[in-house]
Amino acid sequence: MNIVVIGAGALGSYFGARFLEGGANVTFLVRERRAKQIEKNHIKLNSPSGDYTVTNPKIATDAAEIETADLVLVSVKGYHLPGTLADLKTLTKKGAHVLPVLNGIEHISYLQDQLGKDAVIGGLSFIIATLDENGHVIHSSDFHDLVFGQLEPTQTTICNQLENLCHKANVNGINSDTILLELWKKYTFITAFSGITTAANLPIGEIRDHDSTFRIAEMILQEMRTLAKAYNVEIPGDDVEMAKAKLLHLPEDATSSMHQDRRKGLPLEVDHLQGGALRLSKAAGVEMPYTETVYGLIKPFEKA
Ligand SMILES: NC(=O)C1=CN([C@@H]2O[C@H](COP(=O)(O)OP(=O)(O)OC[C@H]3O[C@@H](n4cnc5c(N)ncnc54)[C@H](OP(=O)(O)O)[C@@H]3O)[C@@H](O)[C@H]2O)C=CC1
Ligand SMILES: CC(C)(CO)C(=O)C(=O)O
Repeated sequence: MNIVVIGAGALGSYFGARFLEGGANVTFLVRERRAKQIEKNHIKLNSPSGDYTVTNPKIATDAAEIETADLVLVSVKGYHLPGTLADLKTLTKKGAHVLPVLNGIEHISYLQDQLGKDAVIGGLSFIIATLDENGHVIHSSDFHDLVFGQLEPTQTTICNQLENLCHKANVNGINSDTILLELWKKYTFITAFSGITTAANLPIGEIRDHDSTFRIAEMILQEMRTLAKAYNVEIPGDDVEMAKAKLLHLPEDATSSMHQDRRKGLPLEVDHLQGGALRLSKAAGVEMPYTETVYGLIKPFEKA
């Protein structure tokens, strides 16, 4: 399978390297700075699932250099997505499908509008990963799930091909037939988890120590469920309870990637995640007072 990874950061490098390990032909489509870093330091995974180094990965800095692609894994941050469009258009014109693994939901319809509905597969990931100062991946969770699934009936073959690749690669790949629901469930969880940890500037353990603080996360979960319903996606009550149970049982020092970015002074996906929920709520006439308050609290930290 010919795979292009656009956004060879933590997620893109991780899954790209795992696909290579599983036998795929992988090209990393990167910008100049990252190209130089990879040329010097290679792509290296430090992972509880097994370390892995790719010494001479295929790199491109322009999609025009890439002859064929079956699938493009899009793993940039939400605020960088518009900057990938020209490359994505070039690759989809050559027949590639696009699999975004960003957190959030608005990017799905954005990409469908820009690239056509048949091109965009639904995707998300559960993993905790970051890049160190050498650009090497530090994978710190014992999970590395890649959930994907067809949003259009024309995408069955490509999803089955990806499922087969995941069986060979060291990745927990899940070909879901309810990918839109899975996207909304992840969006619900991450809006609450990233919102409360970033706003309080605390890991989940200390948030749990204060009922009134934890309650804000619970209320965001409920608001997101109501929002999903307004967009015809019914998240079962049990799934919201499971999201709450996850927040209750995560290790004391666990925190969101947005909160980690706040600690490092990096830009945050506030507009993409909480901002996106508020835009959708306004359009649907749904009130989200807890989400709106948390959005206001984290907005000042959005820019690096
Ligand atoms: N990290 C995690 O544990 C998890 C992250 N996510 C989600 O996954 C998405 C990606 O996150 P993450 O991997 O952490 O992000 P990173 O910041 O680690 O990586 C993003 C990469 O995208 C690159 N990039 C940006 N614009 C372009 C472009 N036009 N062309 C090529 N490359 C580009 C950046 O490169 P450059 O160096 O050039 O700026 C950077 O290396 C986010 O939506 C995040 O919320 C979801 C689950 C877990
Ligand atoms: C919750 C987690 C770690 C799951 O992958 C995540 O998506 C994030 O923090 O951005």
